[in-house]
Amino acid sequence: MSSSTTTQEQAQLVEASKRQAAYQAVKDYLLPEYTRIGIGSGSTVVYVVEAIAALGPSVTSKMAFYPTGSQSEELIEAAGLNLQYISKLPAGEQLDVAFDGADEVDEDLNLIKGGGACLWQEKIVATSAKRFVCVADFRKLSPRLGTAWKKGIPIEVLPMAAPRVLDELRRMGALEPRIRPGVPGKAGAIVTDNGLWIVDAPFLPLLLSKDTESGAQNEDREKGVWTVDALADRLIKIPGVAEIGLFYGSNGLQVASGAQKPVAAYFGMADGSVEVRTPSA
Ligand SMILES: O=C(CO)[C@H](O)[C@H](O)COP(=O)(O)O
Repeated sequence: MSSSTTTQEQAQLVEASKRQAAYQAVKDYLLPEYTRIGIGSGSTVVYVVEAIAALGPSVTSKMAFYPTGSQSEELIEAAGLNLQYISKLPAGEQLDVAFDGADEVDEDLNLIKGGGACLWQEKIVATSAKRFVCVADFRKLSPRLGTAWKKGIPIEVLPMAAPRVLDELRRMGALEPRIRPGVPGKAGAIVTDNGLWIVDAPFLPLLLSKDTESGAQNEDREKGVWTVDALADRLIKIPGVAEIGLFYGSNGLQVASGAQKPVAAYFGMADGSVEVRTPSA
């Protein structure tokens, strides 16, 4: 078998696993009585929208779909679903459910997101939902954030503050943080849907909070060794940082908490099965 065939087969396997996970997540979490649905960004969400559209207008015509950026806005419209905006969601009300992908998911369901530069709106939509459901393929599952996704934690920053943010990230032990370049053929930084830039900040694999709870003393921030929660709490306070691509914190039904972690993460596996992870008690 040639290496190009192998690469093509691997790509097909990944796409099939995303699709499997998306259809299962929609089957389990899109109840017909729901009326407000959040739609995330990325290549996996394409299959989420496909699965929703396949339910037909008898189910979907009573629903409104809230995008996390220009890509998902286009997806919703192209599928003939009703587009609505989170800015129009009345104060005190919530989405019934939101579906989104992830770049990496650890065993506590902390996420790295923002590989597609949509993290700020993604976090607003996820935390506006009673139930946030993550959909991914088998490559995204890892014991600790930073193990599989080596590109770093995406951080959305005000352009004029980017050099200061990079300085601070280096002080915190980030390994060669950098401003994400634009698409090939376009000079300069990538510009988000919010007119901001993305800094990618690689850190050593992050510790789970239970590591320190159980007495492990291996957190060493100057060397870039952090727990997820401590790093996230520190990153969001850097002046010029608008939002970070760590989704972390408490688990469970999100009704009042605005939690960032999913109530369930669906992984399409290489053998064709779907693995569902839910928060441990
Ligand atoms: O956070 C995101 C975009 O900002 C995406 O959810 C993440 O990058 C996963 O994308 P894909 O489904 O293409 O692997």
